[in-house]
Amino acid sequence: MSTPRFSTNDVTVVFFLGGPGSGKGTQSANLVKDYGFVHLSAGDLLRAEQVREGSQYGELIREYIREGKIVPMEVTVALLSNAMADSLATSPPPAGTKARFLIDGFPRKLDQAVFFEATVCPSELVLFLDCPEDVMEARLLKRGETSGRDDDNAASIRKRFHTFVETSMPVVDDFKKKDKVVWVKADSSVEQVYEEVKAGIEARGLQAR
Ligand SMILES: Nc1ncnc2c1ncn2[C@@H]1O[C@H](COP(=O)(O)OP(=O)(O)OP(=O)(O)O)[C@@H](O)[C@H]1O
Ligand SMILES: O=c1ccn([C@@H]2O[C@H](COP(=O)(O)O)[C@@H](O)[C@H]2O)c(=O)[nH]1
Repeated sequence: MSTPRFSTNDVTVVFFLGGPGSGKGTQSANLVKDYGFVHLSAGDLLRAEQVREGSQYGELIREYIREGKIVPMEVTVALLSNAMADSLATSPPPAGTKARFLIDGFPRKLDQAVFFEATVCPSELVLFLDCPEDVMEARLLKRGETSGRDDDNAASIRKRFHTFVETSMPVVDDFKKKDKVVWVKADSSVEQVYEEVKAGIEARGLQAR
């Protein structure tokens, strides 16, 4: 049995899950401002690695993202773990407080969850945005007009929804059985969703800082 790289005595990890376009990135910005989270998006880290000069994974990541598939977990977990270490080294939390990491769009597969918690850090809770597919699809198509993302098009969106239902929802269900999920309906306005997010996490003991 390996020891996690970071101790829950020093670090609080909140996983942030929800379908593509459910609003995770949008809500993360609020949570960073009010709760002192460091926001780490697994998708953003993969996109940065995809274009990093000399990366051995660039082509693989491009292909997986376009197809809406889950990149092999060793790649993503290493990126997240190193980003956490960099953040702790360069911007440590205020004295006497634990660092808070909001890990957006991860874990998307059960094996990722198990591997991350065993080798990097166990999670404190899971924030889940529940949004109907038709709402998410409309948001993503609109975002695709300006995002420049390879996967904000109708064909990739369909594949991402499929992966979400088949592969990522079982992760949410598993954490739900462990009573670790804050479940928020996400088809209302950004402000209304945030009110529910705040109420949900504060009920679990995470206060603004
Ligand atoms: N509550 C909301 N009401 C209307 N539009 C929203 C809402 N939340 C987010 N959006 C918009 O929907 C789009 C998708 O939101 P966002 O990027 O936050 O989703 P996401 O869950 O991070 O998506 P992905 O997983 O694909 O990166 C963005 O253009 C955002 O401005
Ligand atoms: O843990 C992860 C997270 C993401 N991916 C891939 O990236 C894209 C885009 O993710 P966003 O969260 O929407 O930015 C996703 O569809 C996957 O292909 C991954 O493989 N593993």
